[in-house]
Amino acid sequence: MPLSLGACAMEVLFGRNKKEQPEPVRAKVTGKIPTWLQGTLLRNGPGKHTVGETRYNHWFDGLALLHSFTIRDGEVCYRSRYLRSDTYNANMEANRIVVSEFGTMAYPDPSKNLLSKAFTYLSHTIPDFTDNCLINFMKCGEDVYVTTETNYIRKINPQTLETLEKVDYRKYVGINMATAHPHYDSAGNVLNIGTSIVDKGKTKYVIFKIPAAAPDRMKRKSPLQHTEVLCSIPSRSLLSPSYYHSFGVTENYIIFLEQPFKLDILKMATAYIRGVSWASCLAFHREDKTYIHIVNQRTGKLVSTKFYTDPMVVFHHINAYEEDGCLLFDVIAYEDSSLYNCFYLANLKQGFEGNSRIIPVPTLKRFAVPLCTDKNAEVGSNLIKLASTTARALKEKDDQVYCQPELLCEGLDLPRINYAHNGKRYRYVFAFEVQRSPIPNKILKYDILTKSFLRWGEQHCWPSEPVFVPTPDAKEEDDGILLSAIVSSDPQKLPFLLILDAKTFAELARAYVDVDMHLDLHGLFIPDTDWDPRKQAPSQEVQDRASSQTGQV
Ligand SMILES: CC1=C(/C=C/C(C)=C/C=C/C(C)=C/C=O)C(C)(C)CCC1
Ligand SMILES: [Fe+2]
Repeated sequence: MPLSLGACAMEVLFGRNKKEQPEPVRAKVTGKIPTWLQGTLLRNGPGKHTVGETRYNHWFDGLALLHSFTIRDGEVCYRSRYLRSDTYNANMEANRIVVSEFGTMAYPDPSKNLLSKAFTYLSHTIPDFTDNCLINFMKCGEDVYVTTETNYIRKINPQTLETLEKVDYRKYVGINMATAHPHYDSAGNVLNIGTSIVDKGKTKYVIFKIPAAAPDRMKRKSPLQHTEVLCSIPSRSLLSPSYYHSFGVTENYIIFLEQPFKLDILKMATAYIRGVSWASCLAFHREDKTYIHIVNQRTGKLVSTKFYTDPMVVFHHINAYEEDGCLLFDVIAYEDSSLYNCFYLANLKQGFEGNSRIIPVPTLKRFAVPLCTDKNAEVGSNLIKLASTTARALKEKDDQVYCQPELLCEGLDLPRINYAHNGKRYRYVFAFEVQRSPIPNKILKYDILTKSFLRWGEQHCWPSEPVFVPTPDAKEEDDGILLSAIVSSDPQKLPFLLILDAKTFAELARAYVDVDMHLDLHGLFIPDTDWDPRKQAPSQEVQDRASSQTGQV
């Protein structure tokens, strides 16, 4: 049966396995790339959803395909490589999916009966999660890692995209999962948060810091060995910690939302035997609240006031900052967790065929939290006296404060900002426009001050999350350019790197590449000034060869 147009677009964009392009390909540039723009845009996302005869259920399950655009002297070179994770290698060797992902539970040995499967499983109280790091990147000193939401990250060579060592966070900090969205302070130290689910029933969220460089770097120690725990926040429920995808930071504080979208640990412990996915162990509890935890970065202490708001599901924090004794933070909020359902490949297919389960429309919400609460303030009074926002924080009894957000706008996700403004006052959000219809979507710039938008879009074009790169002499927040990888649902149209002026949204250049490019999730721009190519780590293969020659392990 011939595929309908919608089903064809779905296959091209989300379903079809993509071919990697490890040898650099020169792009055809139209327009003019600013000469100051020198560096590499790295992007990550799922590129392969079938292995042999087996197919993943969810788009977030796909095997990580890294791609990069190296921009030098007005020219662009493209390459892509599948992450050679242990997961990838095991799947390829078996020619089927043998490692479980978010939406797909896999069985390494299908010939085993249920009882022996149960035995195999029970011998591991906590399952060994996947190292298919398909979501984002993390810069840790000079090292670049790819990230997902389990306890594993993988080091990569950012120039060749080769896969280097597998790092288990558990060696350095007691967590079983961590976000794929770390933050960086002005010194380049990494801040992240993870969940510990095995510490004798003391389920907790752990905020940790990885220094930009190990003090004993000369001894070739990884900065990870100097990971410090900044604060541990006990989970409200020992058996169902919240799921979270990112968090917020200001200059002095960290914002963590304990939302009523929760992972059921007991369900997880029996998921393998029951033949269900990790995703089925996540549930949204609409009767619950969202708790707002504020941690002082200097002391590692939690602000004692109990802030909360209505139930919501936040994947991406945009930014946060302090203003006149208050902390303001902006998030992209959904009414429930249905976004994750939209990304089941079967649902994506339906969506493209026009029987769309309605795409949930996100809202940009600004919250304001008072950093010192007046104990004598009247119950019911608003503790926020800022002229800049209508967000309220209403005093309740027992040191509780109910936070009511200001609704800034609707219909955007995959937000990026000028990271020089992270944790500080800011005005612009660059994002992917989320429309109910018509698909495909646009890139936009939202001006929080004037509440106005600029948009870029073109027929059949699917942009990726726009990454902001400041001009070297930037004076204003939006002095810079935006980079987005554009994939077309029209197989006749080549994919390209789009370069926009971030101030005006004028198109500066495109770099077309005749390759099989995939839709991705997140990216990182590394300016050439940030690295010394001679210092890049050799590939795992080279390291293995060297250690087998010297007999070291
Ligand atoms: C494998 C695995 C997980 C993976 C989650 C993933 C891969 C989430 C991806 C989210 C994205 C891409 C969101 C975008 O907004 C969980 C649930 C942590 C539980 C433990 C096992
Ligand atoms: Fe994300």
